[in-house]
Order: sequence, then structure tokens, then C-alpha cells
Amino acid sequence: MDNEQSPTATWQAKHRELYERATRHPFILSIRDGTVDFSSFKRWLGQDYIFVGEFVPFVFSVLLKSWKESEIKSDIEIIFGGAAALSDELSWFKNEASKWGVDLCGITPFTANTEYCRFLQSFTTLDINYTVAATAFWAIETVYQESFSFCIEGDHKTPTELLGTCQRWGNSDFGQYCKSLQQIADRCIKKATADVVREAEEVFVSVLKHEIEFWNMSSSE
Ligand SMILES: Cc1ncc(CO)c(N)n1
Repeated sequence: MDNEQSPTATWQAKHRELYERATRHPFILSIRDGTVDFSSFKRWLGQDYIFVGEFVPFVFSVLLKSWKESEIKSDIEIIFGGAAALSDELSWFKNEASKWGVDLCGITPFTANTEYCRFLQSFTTLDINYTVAATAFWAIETVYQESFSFCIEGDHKTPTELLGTCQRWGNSDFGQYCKSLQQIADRCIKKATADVVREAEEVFVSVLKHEIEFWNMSSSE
């Protein structure tokens, strides 16, 4: 894709170092090379279940904003698809947790998770505009897509027990969905005022930082 046509691709390049730290984190690399500590994986699983619980109102708020602000019907359909998939995602977490013996009721969120969830909550107010929220949504999904697809690409040694997890976010349909979210964000950004564009870029950077902290939290005690 031509970078001039895609503001988000420009930001991915401009913030390359941060982007790589989010999408090629040591935790992800340890899954890919098979050295991952399963207790870290279980910690990630329990924490991410809490995160996804907060992600539900976030995604629905993006859906509501697109309903109100976007004249493009396909935007609404794509975001609605993402929202509708969350019910299945929460069931997946419950099922996966029971396989690993993780008790989802007894989990307290760690600081990095609480802070990320608070960040998500800040988007649900109506004064955050669609462009900024759509950028955050795209970035959040894309970090997981790029991270987990790397674990099932090429010469990986990802443990069999973790393949399902990696495929959940790493599969090519999810990749296509992320590309659709990117097109939505790009189209909004191109039409936005300079202030909104600046805010969207800041939000992109914040998502990367929160994702890095989330991986750090999962992989260390
Ligand atoms: C922390 C985090 N980021 C992104 C996603 C993707 O939905 C997720 N489930 N959790």
C-alpha cells in the first residue's frame, strides 16, 4: 500500500521501534520458539479475559459512533461483525481457562491491565469522536493479529497446546478484518481536522505502549 494513501501505515513506519516492541514482544517470541513458560500463558489468559470484558463496551461505543457519524454502511457492518464476535470470544476464554485450570472468577487485574481498561473506558464517552475511536480499535486488534500470526508463520516451534490461541487472532480472516478496520481509520483520518489527526496518532502510540505493558505483565511475575 502506498504510504501516502494510508496515514495509519505512515504511523506504523514512523513509530517502528514501538510497533515492533508491541508486535514482536519477548513473550510472543517465546511462544514462537517454544520456550514459553506455561504459567505466563495462564496469567495472560486470565488477564486477557478481564480485558475483553472491558473491550465489549468499547467496541459497542465505536459501533454507536459509526452509526451516528459514518455515512458509509460497510463501516457499520464491519464493526458490527467485530462486536458480534465478542460473545464467542468470551466463551472461548471460558473454555480455554477450564482446559488450563485457570479460575476466571478469582482473578484480580494487574496494574497494567487496570490502566489499559481505564484507557478503553475513556473512549465510551460521546465527546470522543469516531476517527479517534476507530484508530484505537484498529490498533488494538492489529497488535494481536501481527503478534499471533507471527507465531504460526514460517519455521515456528509454537507448542501444540497454544496453536488454537495463536490461530484465533493470527488467522487470515482476522487479518482481513484488521485490514478493513485500517481502511475505515484511514478514510476517517484523511477527512479529519489537524487536531483530530494529532489526537488519533497519539492514541495509536498509547495503544502500542499499553500493549507492551500488557505483554510485560503477562510474561513476568
Ligand atoms: C490486550 C489485548 N489487546 C488486544 C486484543 C485483541 O482483541 C486483546 N484481546 N487483548
